[in-house]
Amino acid sequence: MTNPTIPPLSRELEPALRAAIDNKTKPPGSLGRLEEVALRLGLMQGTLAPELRAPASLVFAGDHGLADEGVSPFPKAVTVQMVLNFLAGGAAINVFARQHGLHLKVIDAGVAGALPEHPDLIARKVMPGTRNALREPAMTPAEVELCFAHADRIIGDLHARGCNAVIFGEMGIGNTSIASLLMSALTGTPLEDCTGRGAGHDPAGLARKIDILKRVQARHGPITDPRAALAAYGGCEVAMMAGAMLSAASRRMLVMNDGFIVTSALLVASRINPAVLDYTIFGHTSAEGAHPKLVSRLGGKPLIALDLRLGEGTGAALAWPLVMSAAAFLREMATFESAKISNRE
Ligand SMILES: Cc1cc2ncn([C@H]3O[C@H](COP(=O)(O)O)[C@@H](O)[C@H]3O)c2cc1C
Ligand SMILES: O=C(O)c1cccnc1
Repeated sequence: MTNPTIPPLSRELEPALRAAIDNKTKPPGSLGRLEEVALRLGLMQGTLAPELRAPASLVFAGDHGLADEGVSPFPKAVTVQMVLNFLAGGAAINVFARQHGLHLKVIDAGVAGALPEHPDLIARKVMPGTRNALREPAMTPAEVELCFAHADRIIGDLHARGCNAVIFGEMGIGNTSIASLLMSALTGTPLEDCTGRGAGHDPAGLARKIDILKRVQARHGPITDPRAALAAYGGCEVAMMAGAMLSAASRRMLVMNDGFIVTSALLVASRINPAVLDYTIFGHTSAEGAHPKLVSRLGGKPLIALDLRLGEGTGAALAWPLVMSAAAFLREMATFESAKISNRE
């Protein structure tokens, strides 16, 4: 499985869905953007009564050889330390996942360090951190394909257990740099416009980061193929997310998009099969400068914008209740007829 077929949205249901939304006891259009979300859920699931079942919050974790160049203000060791924090239930995403009834799983896609066995850890380490993209390709094509294969099995297992919605998140020191490189290569946007403060660079740190990324870009030359971009820059967590998005969409599962890094994986996935975007809802835009640009490039409309710049899937998790509300109003609200309310003349 490297290029799954994604079924088209059930467009034949669109008139009936629009009528169902308009017949609810409210002025037409008065639930605003929630109506768009409800329509999309109905088209995705092919039903007038969409349901969100066993939603999973997945945090894909991986390390980056490029982090050794100082592209992040934090040391690489933080990735493994944060994975332990996720497993102990102490990170921001744990709090929001608990609050919203999301089943959180952490995927070791390529963390540079040993991790203990844990019921919430899915151990699929492809390599203990990618190679340093400034010196050599971060991954081999075979390693990229292995990420896709693991992703398909992870999503297949979730689907078999009744899950139809995936909230995407990630952890990996240095991965805003990978997202910037992917965005620049695949959209043709100058690197400066794709690069931000990440986990908190000051202006001098940001300038250094841009300088290093320019050297990485020069080292690899122009790349337009999405898999080639993953092999050049990495990383395992980004490749696994891209594969998981394609696998989820192929099973008509909702892809809940998060911040800059998750969106870079979505960009890769959409270059492999643009239909993945039909199954995507954009949770938020982050304060990483390039994120809103990338979201609008993908035609996305974020549900919320709270100036988060964390990742982990936190923005997607915070937007999640809005998606649940959209499904719930479509399923549960009375119609003008059932509630015996006079409609417009
Ligand atoms: C303690 C801590 C927790 C995090 N949780 C997510 N990130 C976020 O920051 C990292 C990307 O930023 P950069 O490219 O600048 O390293 C990713 O791990 C992302 O998930 C974190 C970062 C830190 C330091
Ligand atoms: O937009 C994000 O997801 C993001 C931004 C900065 C650092 N980590 C994640």
